[in-house]
Amino acid sequence: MTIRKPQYEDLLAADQALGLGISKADIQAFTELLEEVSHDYAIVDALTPELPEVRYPRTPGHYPAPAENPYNAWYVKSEVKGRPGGQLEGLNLALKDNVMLAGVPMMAGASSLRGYTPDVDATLVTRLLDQGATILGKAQCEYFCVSGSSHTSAQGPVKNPWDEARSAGGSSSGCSALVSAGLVDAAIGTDQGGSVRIPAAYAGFVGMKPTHGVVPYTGVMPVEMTLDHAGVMSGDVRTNARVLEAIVGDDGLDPRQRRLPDSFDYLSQLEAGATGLRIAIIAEGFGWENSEEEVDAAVRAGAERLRSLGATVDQVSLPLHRKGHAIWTPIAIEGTANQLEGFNYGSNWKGLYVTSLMRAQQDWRANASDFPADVTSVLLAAHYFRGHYHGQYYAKAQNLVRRLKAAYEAVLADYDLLLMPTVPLKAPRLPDPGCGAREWVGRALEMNTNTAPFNATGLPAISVPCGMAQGLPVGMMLIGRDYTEATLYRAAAAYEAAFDWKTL
Ligand SMILES: NC(=O)c1ccccc1
Repeated sequence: MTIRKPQYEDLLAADQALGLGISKADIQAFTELLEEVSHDYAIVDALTPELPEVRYPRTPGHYPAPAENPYNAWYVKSEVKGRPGGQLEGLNLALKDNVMLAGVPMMAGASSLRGYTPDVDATLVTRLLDQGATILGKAQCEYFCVSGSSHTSAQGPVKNPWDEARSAGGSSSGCSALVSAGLVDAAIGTDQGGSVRIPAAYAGFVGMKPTHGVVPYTGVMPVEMTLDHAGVMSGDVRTNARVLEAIVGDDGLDPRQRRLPDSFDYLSQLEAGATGLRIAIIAEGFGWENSEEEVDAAVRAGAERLRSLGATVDQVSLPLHRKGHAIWTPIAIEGTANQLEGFNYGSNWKGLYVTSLMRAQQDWRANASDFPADVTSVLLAAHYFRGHYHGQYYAKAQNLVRRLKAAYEAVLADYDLLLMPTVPLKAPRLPDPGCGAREWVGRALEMNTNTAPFNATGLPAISVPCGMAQGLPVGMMLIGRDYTEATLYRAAAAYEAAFDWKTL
């Protein structure tokens, strides 16, 4: 870029727009005064960008033809091999298409980003490659990550391998189909309201949303900083724990990371069994208006099986859980709009700003007429509520998150884990493209009442397949105190080792 200095006419227009009431003589004075500011901008413009180094060779890859793209799961395929001899050697991974892999296209499901190629690797990508993983490509993502289903990508719907007429869940939708079908060993998803755990429940695999900040979000396209989490999706618990262990820890760039533990060990407790674990079934996680009886029953049966393995299992009432999704809503709505209107990254924090993404997105409004109805609905809501209440509901909700987190932590003072259905329903049918806004938005947002509170509070949560209902998988969610991922994995591994959930 080169800086174009503001001229007299530019400042006249700015004066009009801002209503500053500047005299003509002063406009001329400001035109001269701003020469110095422009000079500083020009210096910044000429400096080499300060971006992390990209290691490990890769090619742009290719867009797979339908015949080599089962479930419409991939956006682009490009094999990137990591360092030989690491902890993840031999594992084939997919990245959700909002995780930056330099030199390989990324569109986050959005037509406004078609043709963009990032110039950095996310920190987590570098860590995966440092540990010897092979990255096979970028997997479809719901449009701007706004939906929990799999019908909103501008690249078309992603199909559930259990029944191709059904949703694979989202917004990590391509990762869901790839992991569910065993086409990759694991995938990196992101979760702002349930987007790692919902797919895990709809498509029958393990989905871990770790504690907020424990995985650096650096180099991942943000939605809302306080809700953004990167997580791991995999067919089995051990693979999940291995991959998470490789990507956690401070990278010195992500303000989401605070007071992290000094070290992480997710593997040594994997075979410790369930004996002695104290588990609280949260009554309010069941019996939502859209809860399916067989889903609630399968999850209660799962809790009973954990009891049979030696865990203490009690039912506990936590009334504020019923309001958790409502507390999440203004943060998600206004946060998503802030991200679009605030040039992806906003301001007021130190860390990595990927300016190439900002440039690619600068004309997002030109694509607003092809936004899917769920994105439109978020923008309408944000415009209305921010316009009338000037961010005060976002702010009040952020303050209420502390009360919500304290309520979960009060139960977690007496129990190691909370337990509830991940989602109230089994994978629903994908809506017709022409279904209309009501059906489209309903399918996109109907399922995250249990998952979203743990984005707002940041508590770690895992979805584990616990059984089947009418031929479809059911997910059981376990939640722990901050940084107790090892305990979540321990309980999940005990369940997985003792029961073959596909036959239950
Ligand atoms: N991005 C998300 O996690 C999400 C999940 C469900 C509904 C909306 C958003």
